Amino acid sequence: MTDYTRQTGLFTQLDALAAAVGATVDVGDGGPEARNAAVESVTSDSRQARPGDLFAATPGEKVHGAAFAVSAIEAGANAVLTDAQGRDILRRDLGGRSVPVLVVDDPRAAVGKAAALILGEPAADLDSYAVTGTNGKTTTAYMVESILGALGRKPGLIGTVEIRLAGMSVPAHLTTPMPDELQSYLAFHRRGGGTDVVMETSSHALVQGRSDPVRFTVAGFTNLTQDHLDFHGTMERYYQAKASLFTPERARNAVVSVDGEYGRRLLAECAPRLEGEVAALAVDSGLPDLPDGVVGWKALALEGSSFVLESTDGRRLATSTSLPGDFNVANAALAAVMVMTAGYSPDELARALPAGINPSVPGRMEVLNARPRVIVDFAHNTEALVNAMKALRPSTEGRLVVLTGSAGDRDKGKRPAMGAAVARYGDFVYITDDDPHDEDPAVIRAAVIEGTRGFDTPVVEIADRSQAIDAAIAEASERDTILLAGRGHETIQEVAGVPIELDDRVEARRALRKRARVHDGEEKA
Ligand SMILES: CC(=O)N[C@H]1[C@@H](OP(=O)(O)OP(=O)(O)OC[C@H]2O[C@@H](n3ccc(=O)[nH]c3=O)[C@H](O)[C@@H]2O)O[C@H](CO)[C@@H](O)[C@@H]1O[C@H](C)C(=O)N[C@@H](C)C(=O)N[C@H](CCC(=O)O)C(=O)O
Ligand SMILES: Nc1ncnc2c1ncn2[C@@H]1O[C@H](COP(=O)(O)OP(=O)(O)OP(=O)(O)O)[C@@H](O)[C@H]1O
Repeated sequence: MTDYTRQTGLFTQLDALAAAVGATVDVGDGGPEARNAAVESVTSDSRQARPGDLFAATPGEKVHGAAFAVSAIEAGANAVLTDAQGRDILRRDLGGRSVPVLVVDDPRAAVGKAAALILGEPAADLDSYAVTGTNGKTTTAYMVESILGALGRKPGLIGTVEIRLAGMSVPAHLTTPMPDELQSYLAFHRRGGGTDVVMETSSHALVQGRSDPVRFTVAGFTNLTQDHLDFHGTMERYYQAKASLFTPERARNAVVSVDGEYGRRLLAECAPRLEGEVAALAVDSGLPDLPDGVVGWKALALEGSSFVLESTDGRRLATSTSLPGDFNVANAALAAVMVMTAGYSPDELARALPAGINPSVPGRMEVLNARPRVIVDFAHNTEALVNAMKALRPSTEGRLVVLTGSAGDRDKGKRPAMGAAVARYGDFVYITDDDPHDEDPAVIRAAVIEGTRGFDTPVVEIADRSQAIDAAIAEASERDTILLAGRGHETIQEVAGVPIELDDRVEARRALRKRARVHDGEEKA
């Protein structure tokens, strides 16, 4: 089987590699010949180490990767990249054995650089698109990929749901892979004839420099609302993480959605510092005063999900998307402007997309049944929930039934706000479990339910998600819409460290079959 995560490059001399990543080489008790050691790939996970590897020992949240260096070396790694603390751990653990150690201040930042050098800078041969923001990354990335495919390119996709490159697709573990894996994916894609890569860059990844040293052809910003404060601490730090994509080292060109405050701030801050084209995109709002040289794009929504994009420099594109919701017009507009900012003309896009921008995005407003309408969506923060419910309200004949929970060990502050949102915009609410991780799920549900107080909307608590889906579908009328929110494409629920198979789409289909049997039975009786 091809190992996508472990592509190998040419052997690279350690001395040259150290110079390129700004490391000093410590050979311990080894002689000068130790500097001639060579490496052909990089891994930051000792469990994946192989002969010829450079093991990147980075400090983690719980443990320093250097604690695993000995097992990486036993598996064949012949050099280690780490910081001074890691070097000390390694020298202690290694006893008399001598292994060359490349020492840098920030080994996390050096991992991607080292892997890119060894693999021959794969990103340099690809056009690369990065999407960041709180909501809409996955959907927009699929849309960019589908536009590029329609234009005859061979794009790859790296994101929350899957990694799809040069003819293969594997489920993703992280939204943005670790740097050694990312460089390997890029090398694999280039070897397979790929021309472009579209990826989601999470705020965690940006803080950790996972995509470095890729300098994206176009970086796109969707929006910023509260999420991930467990990791970032404050909204300001969360914003700064996102904004760091829009710097000359990380992006040549940029498209910034300016419907929100953070987008307008980002536009003002990044316009003077980026070398290429910077575009501002307004969908729900007017364009702000544009900094010098910035191209403004306005999306004008037409009937259904058709829209027209017009730029301040005279470009115009009329297109559409079949994905429901105003926010998907915003995502499609961003995707189209990103591709045009890379150099494609509106005419090329119009010819390539006769039916509009219609990728199928797993677990994103995915319609499973028509009557009652059952929709699975990944909305797991307040903003996304509100948008999903607003998108479904106009086409809902009966009640809008919403089922949600909130994940454990993540931003706890958002739970009551999520509860208030579903009680305000829904007609009937089921509160159930999401991924509790190591938290007590009853405490999480209570925090969400707390937010629903003060509204007249009926709220039913059913801990077991599969039973809650069953109840929502069994009790709905044909005219109702049932929004199963929060887990989207996910197939594993983590409860106290135990992974349990749970896919909302599978549960909903099972509940729909059961409902059909009951209805058949009633008709025959
Ligand atoms: C906060 C964060 O980014 N954590 C990631 C990070 O963990 P860490 O730095 O604490 O690593 P650690 O577990 O302490 O281990 C330290 C080092 O030892 C190595 N190690 C560890 C064990 C071993 O046996 N051998 C070994 O070599 C590890 O590979 C690592 O390099 O490195 C680990 C190894 O690659 C990741 O699994 C882990 O992601 C965890 C699972 C995670 O949940 N990350 C989330 C928060 C995340 O990154 N999410 C964003 C998207 C968020 C969103 O938009 O929804 C993402 O991009 O996916
Ligand atoms: N532009 C948008 N604005 C607000 N909400 C959106 C937008 N696009 C999608 N959503 C909502 O957010 C949910 C997640 O969408 P998507 O997966 O595209 O975003 P994401 O940024 O990749 O999310 P995550 O970071 O959690 O993986 C969707 O299911 C939908 O409810």
